[in-house]
Amino acid sequence: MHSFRYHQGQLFAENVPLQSLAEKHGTPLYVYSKATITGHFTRLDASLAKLNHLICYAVKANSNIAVLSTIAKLGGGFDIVSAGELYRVIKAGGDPAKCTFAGVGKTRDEIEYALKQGIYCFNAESEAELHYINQVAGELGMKAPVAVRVNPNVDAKTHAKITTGKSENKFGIDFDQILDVYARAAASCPHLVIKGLQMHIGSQLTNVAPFLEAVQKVIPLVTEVKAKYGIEFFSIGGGIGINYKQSLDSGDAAWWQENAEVHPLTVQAYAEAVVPHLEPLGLRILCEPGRFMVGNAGVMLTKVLYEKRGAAKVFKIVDAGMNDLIRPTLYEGWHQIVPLKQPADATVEKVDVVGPICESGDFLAQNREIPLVKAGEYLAVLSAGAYGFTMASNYNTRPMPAEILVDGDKATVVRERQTLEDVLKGEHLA
Ligand SMILES: Cc1ncc(COP(=O)(O)O)c(C=O)c1O
Ligand SMILES: N[C@@H](CCCC[NH3+])C(=O)O
Repeated sequence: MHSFRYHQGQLFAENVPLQSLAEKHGTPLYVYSKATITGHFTRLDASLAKLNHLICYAVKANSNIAVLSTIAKLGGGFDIVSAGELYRVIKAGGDPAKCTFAGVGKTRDEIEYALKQGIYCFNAESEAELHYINQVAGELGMKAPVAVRVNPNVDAKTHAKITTGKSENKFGIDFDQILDVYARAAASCPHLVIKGLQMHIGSQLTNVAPFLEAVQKVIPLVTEVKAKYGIEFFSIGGGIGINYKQSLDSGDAAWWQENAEVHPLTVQAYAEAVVPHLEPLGLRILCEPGRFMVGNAGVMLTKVLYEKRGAAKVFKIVDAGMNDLIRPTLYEGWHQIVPLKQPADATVEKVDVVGPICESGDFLAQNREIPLVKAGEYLAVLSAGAYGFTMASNYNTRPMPAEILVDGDKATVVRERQTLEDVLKGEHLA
């Protein structure tokens, strides 16, 4: 479900024309649709209905507190990777008791903070980390709930930089070592409560096969760990991919069902494949979707500043750079780019859409056919709701863009654009 569509020649987010937001708030600008986020959560929740389950939204995908609050109100939990993300969840009204804490390098401060806030579970990624969590909990006179992340050595068949479940990746503990790690933790870590087992094989998976392979491979392990240590949950991680090629709403919900090829991995197909294997476990099943929840729920708006017709290429120079959206240059991420005003003329031209940053890698699209747009006109970079703003930076001392949440007719600024004062805050002369 997407809530971005053309209506009477203009691109809308729900009932709000994006051109009006760009003119009023300036660009670059992130705009999110609350209805899309709600729709995605509800669909995933419904497709997992047969399981005792908890959706722990991966905060890293989009950590705006209005987005987190939307998910918290739907009953969602959160997968966090830092004290900062936990802090955001709490500010958003989320429940720490529904938070899992992932990541290979948790620090003492982070462990202490999460323990004191009463999170649901630490997902430990090494034996050394398990021992450290045990030590910190002991020093605080507390017990730490833990799960161990297994690295199942399954190829997620996604981009190398977002593959996490192969032995050569830094994540989790090798499949063959897991049982010994649980045994040693149970024997020598009195301040730990062994609560679960976790895995996550990668991001932007567009085929169900690797999910199924990983679940089938890990289930015997889960069964054994449950029998020995009485765990209560198994987290199957996140990774459900989205369709970057078809980011606009067709205007007809049934169309999405019928045109499965434009979204090869539907949440229904995902659930149909994995739920029958998970149900007999009799455990609470957690899943940690990030991109699925918010990816298609956001766009980044940008203005064309200049056009340059060079010997080799036509460049459309826009006011958003790789500091605002790094996915194209970091992962060869492909985002559909469309004008906010639908041109009457169907002519397209092959261009590079580039930003103002002093790097050759600063592009939003290369060799892309887009409609003719002139300086002063606006473009929308679609499916930018996940890993868009959260990966933005102040590189080239550029202020971070504003974020807006649209809900029906209402558009609310949920994060102000940074001023130059904001960017320099905390910096002093020697
Ligand atoms: C442990 C863990 N869980 C969940 C996610 C969310 O992934 P995605 O946004 O692909 O659903 C990630 C990121 O890949 C992750 O590392
Ligand atoms: N940042 C990545 C996804 C990484 C997932 C985090 N484990 C992206 O934009 O596709």
